[in-house]
Amino acid sequence: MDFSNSSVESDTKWFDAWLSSKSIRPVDLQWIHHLQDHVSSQDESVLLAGVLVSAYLGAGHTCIDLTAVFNGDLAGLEFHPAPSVVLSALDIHSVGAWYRRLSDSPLVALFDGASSHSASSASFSLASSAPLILTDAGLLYLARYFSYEQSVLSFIQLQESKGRRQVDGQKLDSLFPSDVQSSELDWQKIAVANAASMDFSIISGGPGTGKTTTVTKLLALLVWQSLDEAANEERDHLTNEFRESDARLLSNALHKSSLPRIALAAPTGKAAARLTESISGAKKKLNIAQPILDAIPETATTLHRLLGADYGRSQFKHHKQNPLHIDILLVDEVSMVDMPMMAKLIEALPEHARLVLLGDKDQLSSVEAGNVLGDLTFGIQREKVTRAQFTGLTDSLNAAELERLSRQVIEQAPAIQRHLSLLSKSYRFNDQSGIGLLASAVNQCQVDGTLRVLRGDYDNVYWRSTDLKETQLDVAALAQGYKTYWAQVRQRVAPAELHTAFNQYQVLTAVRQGVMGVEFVNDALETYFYRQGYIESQSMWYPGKAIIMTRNDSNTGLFNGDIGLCLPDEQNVLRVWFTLANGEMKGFLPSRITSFEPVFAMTVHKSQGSEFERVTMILPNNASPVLGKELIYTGITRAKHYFELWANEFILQDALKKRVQRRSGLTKAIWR
Ligand SMILES: Nc1ncnc2c1ncn2[C@@H]1O[C@H](COP(=O)(O)OP(=O)(O)OP(=O)(O)O)[C@@H](O)[C@H]1O
Repeated sequence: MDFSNSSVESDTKWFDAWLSSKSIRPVDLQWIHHLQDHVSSQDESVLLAGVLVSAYLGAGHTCIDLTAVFNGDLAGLEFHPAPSVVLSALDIHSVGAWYRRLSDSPLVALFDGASSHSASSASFSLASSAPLILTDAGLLYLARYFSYEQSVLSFIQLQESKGRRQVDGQKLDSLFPSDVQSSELDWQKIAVANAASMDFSIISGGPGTGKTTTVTKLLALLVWQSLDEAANEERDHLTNEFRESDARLLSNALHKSSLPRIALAAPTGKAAARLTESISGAKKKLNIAQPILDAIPETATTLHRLLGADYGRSQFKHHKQNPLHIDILLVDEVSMVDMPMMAKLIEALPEHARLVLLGDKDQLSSVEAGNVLGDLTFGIQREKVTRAQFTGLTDSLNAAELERLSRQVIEQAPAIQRHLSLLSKSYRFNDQSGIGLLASAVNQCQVDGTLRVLRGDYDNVYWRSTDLKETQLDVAALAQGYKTYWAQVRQRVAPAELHTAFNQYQVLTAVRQGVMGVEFVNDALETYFYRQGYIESQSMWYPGKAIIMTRNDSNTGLFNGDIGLCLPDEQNVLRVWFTLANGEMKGFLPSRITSFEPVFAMTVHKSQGSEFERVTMILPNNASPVLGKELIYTGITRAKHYFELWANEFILQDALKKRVQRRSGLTKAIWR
């Protein structure tokens, strides 16, 4: 090969250069080499494509787009020499030529999207055993990931082809007692009306926009409708105004009827615990008959546990042949759900079941490959409804609401739009809240707006502008936020109380390495706490030690992301205490805890699904490919009452201009 036009020495293989610059991992090269040996294929352009697919998968993309790669649009990844330079040296001078070489390879199977789509089934299976799949749109996948994506797509297409279910407008009205004269639309009510009429719906919204409140009312409506149907067997008519006298009747119906079996789930233990807490909080605020409330579960579980993870096997207990025994599944924090998990979840869903997805579409994507929530909500119209959606809502909304809603109607939109609701009014942050304004400016990539809020006189936002040359971390300032926590440790409060104290404050970092990276910051904080006398012993485990699990562990039942705090139990034996997904507290002997790291500071990625009263977020003083507006937005929205940013202005500006977009074929297929 001749790299005379590239920056690499002519005797250097492109993959050596990519390996040494860490653009690819050894594993990216190994698997495709292995496959090539297997079929004795020597086409280097196929090798290159396979390496890229694997490397992009490692960075969260489910596929590569041949045209984009060929044209140098590398989605934030860097390769020297550029893939197009290598291809040129291989005598490939057009995307078409590369496509043909791939099509001819025994390692690649072709997929013709137009002839293969069908809305009759919610799952997809591959006909070929080739490890790579090339679509007619020029997207190249690892076969397994292609299969996951197609399963999700088939499910969506099936849902789009379904009709609407009846919604009881009077019951809806009593869940949302609104002022008919008001000129404002209640988008939470519209979201409930819409979701109740569909088997599949997504409700997206930023922090405090009432997602939990809304789905709790949705569940109440669905339960109430079911109970009513059952109660109708007992008497001809049940008034929609629910009275105490109806309770006896309904409780009879309860025994007779098949109440909807509802499951609540979230991707991590932490997010499940928060859902448990917020659903029970939202239920308490609902003024509705007890039998209805009783039928709404309060305990959420993790997706892994719901699907029946068996750590010895790669398959979950629940799948297409053994679906979940549920009628309604609510999944929170869906931005964290990756493509394989979504495909497996959909596969395990019984055909008749409803699926309601909740999340903030603007947050960081899942750690593993895919951006399912982002893809599904890609073209969502803020506070608009489609003509078809509007027509479907006419039974559930009153005349005044329909009149107001008719002003928001858009004529045409892809079918997926009918399944989406977007909540944008925050009930946590008002128009004057620095955190709310900052999150909104960052989310819209407004550099000036962001700086204006940061420089403004807001009592819940503070910016510590750092110098690019700064190499010292002000640990003492960072550690201030942990004073109350250490006071509680010293008082030996109950583990649940200590967890509450820990949730008061969290240091977030954008990166892992370097002075502003999570490893260094944790080390520095621990050393500082030791010197200050907060840490009383030199042993590895001490009262107050805070850790985060880095893997799911079948022995303890703990999940990646679970936070454990160390305290002696009543027998003075040191234990690590975790809040389980059902809200209970459990203490483990330290020897049982494996795969963990300290968590006085955590990365923004790990903080997804958690909220803290006060947050300090530290950005590195050098550019990093992980820095983008989604990361900064996610960090800000972890703070409920106070947010402090330690960042250099140029680094911040640069990050705000960057959108980390993950490649997949889902967006195009759904929003075509
Ligand atoms: N329509 C409303 N009117 C008044 N308060 C509301 C309304 N909707 C929600 N709230 C209140 O706003 C707060 C946040 O609501 P909720 O927890 O439902 O939002 P969320 O979007 O689920 O929040 P999070 O970002 O924490 O997941 C709660 O205290 C809730 O009672």
